[in-house]
Amino acid sequence: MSHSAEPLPMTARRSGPLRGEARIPGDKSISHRALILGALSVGETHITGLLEGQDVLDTAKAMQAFGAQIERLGIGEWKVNGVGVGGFAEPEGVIDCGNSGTGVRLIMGAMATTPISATFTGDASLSRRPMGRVTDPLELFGCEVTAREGKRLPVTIKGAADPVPVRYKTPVASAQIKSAVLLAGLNAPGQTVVIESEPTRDHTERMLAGFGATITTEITDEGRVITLTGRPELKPQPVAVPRDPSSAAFPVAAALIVPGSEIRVPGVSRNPTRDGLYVTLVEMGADITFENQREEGGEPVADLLVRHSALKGVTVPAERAASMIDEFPILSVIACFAEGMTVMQGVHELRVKESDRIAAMEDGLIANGAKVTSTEDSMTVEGTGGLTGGATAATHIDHRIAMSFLVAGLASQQPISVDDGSPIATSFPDFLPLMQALGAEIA
Ligand SMILES: O=C(O)C1=C[C@@H](OP(=O)(O)O)[C@@H](O)[C@H](O)C1
Ligand SMILES: C=C(OP(=O)(O)O)C(=O)O
Repeated sequence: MSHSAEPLPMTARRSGPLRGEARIPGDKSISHRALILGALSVGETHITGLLEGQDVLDTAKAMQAFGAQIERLGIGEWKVNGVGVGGFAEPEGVIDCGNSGTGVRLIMGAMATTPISATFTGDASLSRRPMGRVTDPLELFGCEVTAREGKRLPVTIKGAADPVPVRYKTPVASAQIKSAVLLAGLNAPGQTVVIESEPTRDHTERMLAGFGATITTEITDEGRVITLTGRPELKPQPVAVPRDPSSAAFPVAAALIVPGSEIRVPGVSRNPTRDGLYVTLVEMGADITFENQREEGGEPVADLLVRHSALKGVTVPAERAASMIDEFPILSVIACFAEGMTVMQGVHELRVKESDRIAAMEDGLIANGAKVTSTEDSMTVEGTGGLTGGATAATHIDHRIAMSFLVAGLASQQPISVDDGSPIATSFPDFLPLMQALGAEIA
C-alpha cells in the first residue's frame, strides 16, 4: 500500500526516567521471508510473532496476488498455504510494495524464474531507490526486465520460461541482492551460487535450510560462497519470529540517554549478522546486560537489561557496517549524547535507503544543535554529552529517521519534532504506545 498523503507531525520532549519492559514486535526481515517461503512451500506454514507493520502486510498481499492463501488467525499469528516452487500464478493487478525495499526486491527474485509477468510499484520513497542491483542479476536467469529511467520502479518482469542457474558475486554488501538471487535460484535447475565479500544478514540461508532446501555456505578467499540446489520441494515449517533488534534499538537508545532509566527488552535476536549496534554500544560504555542467552525459532536471542549510561565516542569500522546497517541513524543520535568523536565508516549504502539517511540525520541533528560532518561514505558526530533540540526534522518518508529524532527529543533540552511520523507504521506500528508506556513524552 502506498504511503498516506496526510503527514503526521509528532513531538518528543524531555522525559523522566524510562522504566518497564519493552516488548518489541517481530523481526521485519524474518517476517517477509516467512511469508515468501510459506508461499513457495506446498502445504500450510504456521507463523507466530509476525510483524504486522505495513511493509510486511504489503508482502502478504503480494503473496496472495501470486496465488498463496493467507489467513490471519490472531495477533501475529498467520497461516500460509503455499503453491510450491515454480507455482506462482500471474497476478491480475500491479504489485504495490509500498515503502519496502526488502519486499519488492525479494518478491522480484521469487517470481523471476516462473513464466509469468508482474509489474511492481511502490511509494515515492521506494520509487527513488535503485532496482538494477537486483534486476541485473535476475536477467542472468533469463527473465526480461523493463524499468523506468535509472532502473527504478515501476518495474515489469517477464519471468524466465527456461531459467538457467547463476553464479553471482554481489557488488555491494546487501542481503536483499543475495536473497533475490537465491529465491530466483529456487526454480532454476542446478546450482545457483552467490558470493558475498562481506557477510550480510543470513536469514534467507537459515530459513531456506529450515524449509528443506539444500544450501551450503563456505568461507573462502573470495568471501562467503552460498550454494543452493534448485527445484527443491519446500516443506512448510512452523516459524516463530524473534523480536526485531533493529526496532529494539529505539527504546534501548532512549534508556541509554534519558537519565535514571532502566528498561528490560526481552527476547531480542542476537544473530551475529544483525548485532553490530549492540557490539558498538558496549564499546561506548553502555550498561547493557544480555541475560538468558538462548535459541528461539533457530535464532540466538537474549533478554536485554539496559540502564542510562555515560558514553564515550568510538570508531565503527567499515567491516561492521552491514551488521548494523539500519541502526546508524539511531547511533548518530546516541553519539550526540556521548563524549567525544564517533566515526561511522563504510556507510555509503545509507544513501540509498528509504531516504539518504546520512543527509537526513546530518541536517536534522545540526538543526538541533549537534556537530556532525559527513563524506560520501562516512559520518562523524562530535558528542558533547547532550543536544539543545528545539527544531523540526524532516523524515523524508523514512521510519528510522522519524523514530531516531523522536528518541533524541526525549533527552534534549528543548523538544524535537518530526514533520511526519506516519512512516513509523511500516516497521514498528506500536512504537508510540510502547514508548509512552515506558514513560516517554511523545505525542
Ligand atoms: O534483507 C533484508 O531483510 C534487509 C536488508 C538490508 O538492506 P540491504 O540488503 O539493501 O542492505 C536492510 O537495510 C533492510 O532493512 C532489510
Ligand atoms: C532499509 C530498510 O528497509 P527496506 O530496505 O526493506 O525498505 C529499513 O527497514 O531500515
